[in-house]
Amino acid sequence: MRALMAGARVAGLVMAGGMARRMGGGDKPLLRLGDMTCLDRILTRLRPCCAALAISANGDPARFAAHGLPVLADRVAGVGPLAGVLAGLEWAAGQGCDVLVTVPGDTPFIPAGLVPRLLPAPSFAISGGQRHSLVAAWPVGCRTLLARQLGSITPDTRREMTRVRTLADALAARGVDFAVPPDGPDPFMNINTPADYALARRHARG
Ligand SMILES: Nc1nc2c(ncn2[C@@H]2O[C@H](COP(=O)(O)OP(=O)(O)OP(=O)(O)O)[C@@H](O)[C@H]2O)c(=O)[nH]1
Repeated sequence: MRALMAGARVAGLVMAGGMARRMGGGDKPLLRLGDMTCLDRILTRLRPCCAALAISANGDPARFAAHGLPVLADRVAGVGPLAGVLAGLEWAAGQGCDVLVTVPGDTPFIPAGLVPRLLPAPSFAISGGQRHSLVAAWPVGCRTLLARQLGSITPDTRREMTRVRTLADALAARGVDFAVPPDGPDPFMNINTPADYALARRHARG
């Protein structure tokens, strides 16, 4: 697929459709870090670079009402985050966007320059030698390929077809390396457990 260059019309999607089992449930994006939620921190960094923003989440959308953004529910059940990416790509196409940038809602320290560095799409972020498959820029045109990937799942292929990496590899997505500041935190540190949350609160205090 042709790489989409800077100058593309970009939509941003914060991924909040998971179950947060390791945190004991609830909405990780609504966790507070100082005077802002994790979601607010992410939106503040995405907003200047995005023509449209939305949240990928299931259940009652009212819990995100204060943000005044579209809340996109999964329309394919049981396939994990790629269901959110597909809903996001379909929504972004309706917004006249060429690129969808996805960011997990539990990743509060994304860099301000994330979106331009991820262009041209398709691409994904790397830090400290680790790949962050959901910190990514997707050409909106790849929704047909993704729908086909999710529509062709069999019991034997489920594991492979539901991996975010499978889509990125099919698109020959480019890895973009981000530096980890010596005094931390990793820009893509995510909050999975109460211990991660405690650490993130310390980092947010500086
Ligand atoms: N739309 C959508 N997003 C999902 C789904 N599962 C996970 N995600 C999102 O994908 C990202 C990575 O999720 P995981 O770390 O696998 O799951 P989690 O819910 O964050 O946490 P655990 O349940 O503790 O694994 C997070 O931003 C989740 O909100 C899903 O089924 N649908």
